[in-house]
Amino acid sequence: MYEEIIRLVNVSKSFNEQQVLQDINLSISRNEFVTLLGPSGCGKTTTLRIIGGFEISDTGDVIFEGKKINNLPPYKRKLNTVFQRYALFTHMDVYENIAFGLKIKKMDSKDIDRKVKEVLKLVNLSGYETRDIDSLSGGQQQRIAIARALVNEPQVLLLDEPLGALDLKLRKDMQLELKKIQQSLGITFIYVTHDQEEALTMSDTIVVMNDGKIQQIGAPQDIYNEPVNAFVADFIGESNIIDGVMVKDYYVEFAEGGFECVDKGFQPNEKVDVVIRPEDIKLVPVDQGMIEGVVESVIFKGVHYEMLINARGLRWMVHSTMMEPVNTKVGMNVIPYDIHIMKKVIAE
Ligand SMILES: Nc1ncnc2c1ncn2[C@@H]1O[C@H](COP(=O)(O)OP(=O)(O)OP(=O)(O)O)[C@@H](O)[C@H]1O
Repeated sequence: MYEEIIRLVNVSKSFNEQQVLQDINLSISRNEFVTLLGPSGCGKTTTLRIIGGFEISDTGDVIFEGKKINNLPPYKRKLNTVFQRYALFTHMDVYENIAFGLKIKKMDSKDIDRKVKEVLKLVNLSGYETRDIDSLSGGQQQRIAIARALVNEPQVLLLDEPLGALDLKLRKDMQLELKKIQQSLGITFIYVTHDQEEALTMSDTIVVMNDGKIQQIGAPQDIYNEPVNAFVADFIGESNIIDGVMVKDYYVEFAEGGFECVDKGFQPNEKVDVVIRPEDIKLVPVDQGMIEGVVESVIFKGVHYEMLINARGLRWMVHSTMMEPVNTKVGMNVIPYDIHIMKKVIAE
């Protein structure tokens, strides 16, 4: 059942007269895994820091369980933060690092013992209690940082690029582990990343940001399949983005041709962005294609080949399990459903 835990209402923030967040509105529910996703500098960390209380917004409100907490200091908020540079205490061993917060709260030592063991098990590091922090790998240190946050049983965990320093393989393993932990504990995760694949893998909801503004909020499938504008389409996965004109409902012109599509509701002859995913372009014999082109380059990507096709003055990216050699003439087909029409984003 949907139960809201955090809400941001019209949150804006500037640093030195540079506006970094503009009118952010966001509702986060209990047990949700929400990811703030966007390019470097778009305001993800600032949003997280405002939720955590490390930064105060210029205007707007932060609501936690129905109450305004704009000026509540971080330590009084029912949340914990895991940063990319996980500041563990290197002069303490694993046990002491995790127990630190509980000791400050003057918890009974038996309870501390039980809780430390529980979270170590959760992050798959049982038996590591007496290890020095320096003797652990980057991935293990990150798991200790997460254990240290979880031991306080926060209702919400804020994670700022927590896997950023790890290599790709470890990152993938940790993504699955984190998701498992979040599901088993049933707490709310607010996660910051600029890695779209990471966001698609882990999240219940993705908040795509650009230039201090929210572009789209939705489930991973919705964001991928139904991006609201060319920025989101391009940022989430690769896309061919082509200038087009929506002549009338269900009919668009681009790349010197007219094509049927499934979109409607634009002005007659409105200029639009036409977005076509590389995996939605089918390569066929030249005489059977809607558009004819020549293969310019081919890269093997593991599951598919990535080809650049030169056609009608444009360079098209195509993903296909079949490889066509460089300089081959090919036909390209796209079904109307895979031609996505987006309103042009007008720069302010
Ligand atoms: N304390 C600060 N003082 C001045 N400018 C700041 C401060 N914190 C952030 N900024 C600026 O605000 C903008 C947004 O920064 P923020 O860290 O929120 O972006 P981000 O999306 O998290 O980026 P990244 O992925 O690179 O961490 C940037 O231009 C940054 O330089």
